Formats: sequence, C-alpha cells, structure tokens
Amino acid sequence: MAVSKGILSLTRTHFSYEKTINWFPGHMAKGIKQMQDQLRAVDLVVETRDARIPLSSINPQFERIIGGKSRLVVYNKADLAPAEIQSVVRQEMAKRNQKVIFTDTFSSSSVKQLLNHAVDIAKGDLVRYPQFSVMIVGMPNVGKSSLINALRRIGIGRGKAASTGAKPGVTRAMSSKIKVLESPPVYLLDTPGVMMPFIPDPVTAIKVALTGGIKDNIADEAILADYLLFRLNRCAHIDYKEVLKIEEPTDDINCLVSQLSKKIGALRQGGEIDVDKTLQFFLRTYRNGAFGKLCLDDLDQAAVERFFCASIQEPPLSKNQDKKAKRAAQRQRSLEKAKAKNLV
Ligand SMILES: Nc1nc2c(ncn2[C@@H]2O[C@H](COP(=O)(O)OP(=O)(O)OP(=O)(O)O)[C@@H](O)[C@H]2O)c(=O)[nH]1
Repeated sequence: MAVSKGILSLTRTHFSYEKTINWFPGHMAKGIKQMQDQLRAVDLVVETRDARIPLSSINPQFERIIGGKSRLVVYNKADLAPAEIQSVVRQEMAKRNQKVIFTDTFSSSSVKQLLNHAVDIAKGDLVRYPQFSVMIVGMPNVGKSSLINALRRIGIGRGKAASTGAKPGVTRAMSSKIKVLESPPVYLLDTPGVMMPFIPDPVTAIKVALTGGIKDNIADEAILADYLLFRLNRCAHIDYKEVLKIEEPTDDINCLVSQLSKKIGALRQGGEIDVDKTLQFFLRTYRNGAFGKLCLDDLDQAAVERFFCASIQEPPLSKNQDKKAKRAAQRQRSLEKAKAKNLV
C-alpha cells in the first residue's frame, strides 16, 4: 500500500478545505464571564484536556482567565490514548511548571488520584479549609461533567450530579456547588465547555472536531474522515482494515467509503452509496475507541516547541512584574542611547 497522502489529500477538490471553524456560541461567552466572576472564591482550577489531543485541547484563553490561580491540568479520556504519551506530556508540562494527572472517568484509581491531590491542597490551605472549592474548566466534551460525577461517586458514594453527553455543549451554564467530599469538605463547580473563539489552524480544528469538541455539522465530516484515515495509516499498530472488515487498506477516502458502504449496507435505492452515513459510521467507530489507542497530536520535541511558540501566549504579567519589565525596558533604552552618544 502506498504511504498515506495525508494532509495533501485534504486539498482534493470535492472536499471544501477552506471552511474556517469559528464556533463560539453565546453560552460560551456567558460561561467565561461567569468563570471570571467566580474565580475569586475558587481555591483550585482543574483544567481538563483530552489525552488524545494533548496539545490541541489546550485553550490559550484559559491561560488568561486563570492567571496566577492554583491550577492542575487533567488529561481525561486517558483510556483512549496510548500510554507512552503520558511521560512525554508530563515532561513537557513540567518544563512549563505544570503538574499533570491522567484520568479515565471509568477507572476509580485515576479519579482517586485527582481527589487526593485536591485534598492535599485543601489540607494545606488553612484559611479556606472549611470550604474548599474547585472549578472544573476545559473545552467542550473533554469529560468535565463525567469527571465531577466520578469524583462524587468516589468521594461520597453519591450518584450523578452533572449531565453528560456524547455531543459537545451539554453543559450550558455554570453549576451550583457540588459536594464531592465530606472531610475535608470539597466542592466542585461545573462550567460550560469553552472553545477558543477562533481556531486559526485548520488541522487543530480537525483534531478537536474528531475528538468531539466541535459539532460535526460545523466542521465537515468528509474532511474529518480524510484526516482520520491519514492518521490511521501513519499508525503501524492499528489495523483499521481488520476493524472495518474491508478488503483493502487505502489512503483514499473515496475508496474507503466505497468499500465500507457495501460492508455496512449504507446504500440508497438503486445501489447509490450513502456517503454521509458511511462517513458517520467511520467517525463513530473511531470515537468509540474501536481502532484502539490513538494520539492525534505529534509529540516530538520540534512539534511541541512549534505548538507552544505558535499558539500559547504567556500568561499576563502581574502589576509588579509589569512595572519591573517597563523599568528594565527603560534602562535598556537609556543604555542604548548613551552607547550611541559614546558615553558608555
Ligand atoms: N472513553 C472515555 N469517555 C469519556 C471519559 N470521560 C467522559 N467520557 C465521555 O465523553 C463524553 C462527554 O462527556 P461530558 O462529561 O459530557 O463532557 P463535558 O466536558 O462536560 O462536555 P460539555 O457539556 O460539552 O462541556 C460522554 O459521552 C462521556 O461518556 C473517559 O475518561 N473515557
């Protein structure tokens, strides 16, 4: 089989690759405002990301909102990502002074680890100890509400408190405080998933949409499927041919659709291929985890550096730091002027 054409194949004429994803419904703007208002009373922010896209699920907007607040990054859906990415991601985040926990809301041990971390901080925070509040933020569909339910189940043995769903945008407003532990008393605040208002890089948008962060009808199922096929072809350990029960591996989405539609009976009257139904089946198969553990982000050193240089802005400076920076810049300018006049 030929090596996948990958991203080049996205330019094939019958798929409109030009579509820019700009999805920021009103409830997200409202959600950000509510988060900012509540932040003062919050002791810890848990920023939830998707382990399948450890870089693409970083929302630079949170950097600005969270500022200097105590923060823990949680990579959820770890059951769907290869285990070997965990050490790389931990290392990269440690370089940025960021502690990271990987969770899978179906596994008690990983959720317990998160709860213990919150408890450790709560115990160290004597001022706020009687009421330790944790705000859960993150992009849509990363599993924030599922995480809250799992924490509550493990912490106080109670059932579901937050609504969950396979489509993005289930939580549309900030929740009231949800108790997840009696002693010390730990409360959680669920927030609506907040997408970055504008995703400038189309490949990042495709990855976010593939993992369910953007509604399919806003993205383009054909483009998503094409990119997915490219990634599957790059992953030697994934036998999608076996999973889909098709005859031939391929790097051509048309060929895949043609083979798959027959296998799943996605045919209209007269035998015409039902392309939408076939594409949806392919995407669903991936999202159900049937292809196994797949990371959609490249995590080699160069790719990680490129990502952070291009997408992540430094958190805003505090007033003090800002003053210091201005003074240093002023000193530098004076020095340069003096040099120009040969005074130094
Ligand atoms: N495989 C897997 N699926 C998960 C995990 N956590 C959540 N999910 C699934 O992911 C989907 C989204 O979960 P939610 O908890 O609704 O996500 P959310 O971040 O609250 O979503 P929004 O309301 O859009 O902000 C649901 O179908 C969950 O069952 C996990 O750790 N592993």
